[in-house]
Amino acid sequence: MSAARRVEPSGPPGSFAKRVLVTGGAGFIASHVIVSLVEDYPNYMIINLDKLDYCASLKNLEPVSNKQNYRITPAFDICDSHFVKLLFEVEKIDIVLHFAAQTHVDLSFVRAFEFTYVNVYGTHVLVNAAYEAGVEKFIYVSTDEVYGGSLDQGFSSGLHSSTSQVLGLWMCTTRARSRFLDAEFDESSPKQPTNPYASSKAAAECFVQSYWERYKFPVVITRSSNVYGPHQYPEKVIPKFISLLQHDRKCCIHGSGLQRRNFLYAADVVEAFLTVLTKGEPGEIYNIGTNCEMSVIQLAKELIQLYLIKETNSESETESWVDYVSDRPHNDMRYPMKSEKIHSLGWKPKVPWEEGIKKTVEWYRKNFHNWKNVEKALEPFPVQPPFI
Ligand SMILES: Cc1cn([C@H]2C[C@H](O)[C@@H](COP(=O)(O)OP(=O)(O)O[C@H]3O[C@H](CO)[C@@H](O)[C@H](O)[C@H]3O)O2)c(=O)[nH]c1=O
Repeated sequence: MSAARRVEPSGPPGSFAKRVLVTGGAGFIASHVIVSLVEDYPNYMIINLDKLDYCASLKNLEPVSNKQNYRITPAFDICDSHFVKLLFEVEKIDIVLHFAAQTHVDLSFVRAFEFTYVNVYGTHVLVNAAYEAGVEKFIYVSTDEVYGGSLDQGFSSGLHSSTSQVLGLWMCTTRARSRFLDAEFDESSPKQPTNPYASSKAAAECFVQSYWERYKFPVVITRSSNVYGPHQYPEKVIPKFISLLQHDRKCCIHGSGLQRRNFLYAADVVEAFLTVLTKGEPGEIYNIGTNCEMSVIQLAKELIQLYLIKETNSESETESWVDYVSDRPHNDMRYPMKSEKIHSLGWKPKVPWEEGIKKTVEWYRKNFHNWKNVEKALEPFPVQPPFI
């Protein structure tokens, strides 16, 4: 075995109450979770496994990089089954938080097989190694996108009236009816993913869930709304629009801009993961949602008018900062979700949109260059690979 593949144990054995493996820890959400875990749980050893892909940044981890209870195993891949097995043997992991994934929906349309490989095969490798090592809790970070989009008023009002009538009849007789009328998805709603990214996350969920069904291996699955805040690679809509405007460029809106998303601030989702870590029940799925819902066009207008230098109330001037570009092959309208299950564990989002978006805008003013060749992320769909 080459020196690069050697795995050294972190800290003297038995000196930490728990040993937690976080995958994808140099990425957006996981880096916030790691900083919180390292600072708030000094008796836990936090081990970060990250292949340092284009959207990762070690700057996200600077606050904890020299702490005794943190270490990173960089440039290793969850798809490397030999390495993953060895890591579990050497590190004696108690808990896994599995974030590592290809996450960008736009990119999934052009690199679909890579998404299947990393998100499905990589997750299978990891959950199997965790099971064989007798890990006490395996948390799989999934997404509300597994439900597929709900079709709502915004969608039907955009259609020609005769099309709407036909659609109305169809709704009365098919399963689509529940997609229109039962507004919110709960954890038992069927999975109906519509893009390669969402399909890969849904498939990976099936593998993870099967370890609970087959062996009662204690897995927990989370499905969260769109998360925003510092550290997010600017390919996603909020940091992309902020960064475009900061560079005096227009917000590029995919299609009509009527699609709506629920936005959850990073600090809130960290609290949700800590709640699931300490109180989540084995075999359960938890939605992590928020009421903060807005259309993409509303988002663009708000960013243009309220938070950036383009202080204007004039509708036409605001419109001049928006560019309508080609849409994805499919763009889900919205993901309305019930989150009562995680509320019953004591979690609710706390950070108001106004506060979260202000902090986010400030962060990108100073940190836009945290990633290599980041300007590439600002191009409209279709994304031209490679990003790096
Ligand atoms: C990047 C970009 C996006 N959009 C639109 C497309 C969507 O309707 C909406 C949100 O796009 P995105 O920011 O890429 O996020 P979305 O497709 O909802 O997926 C995100 O949210 C999911 C949770 O819902 C996560 O699981 C995914 O990893 C994450 O990428 O904004 C634009 O109009 N212009 C853009 O440049």
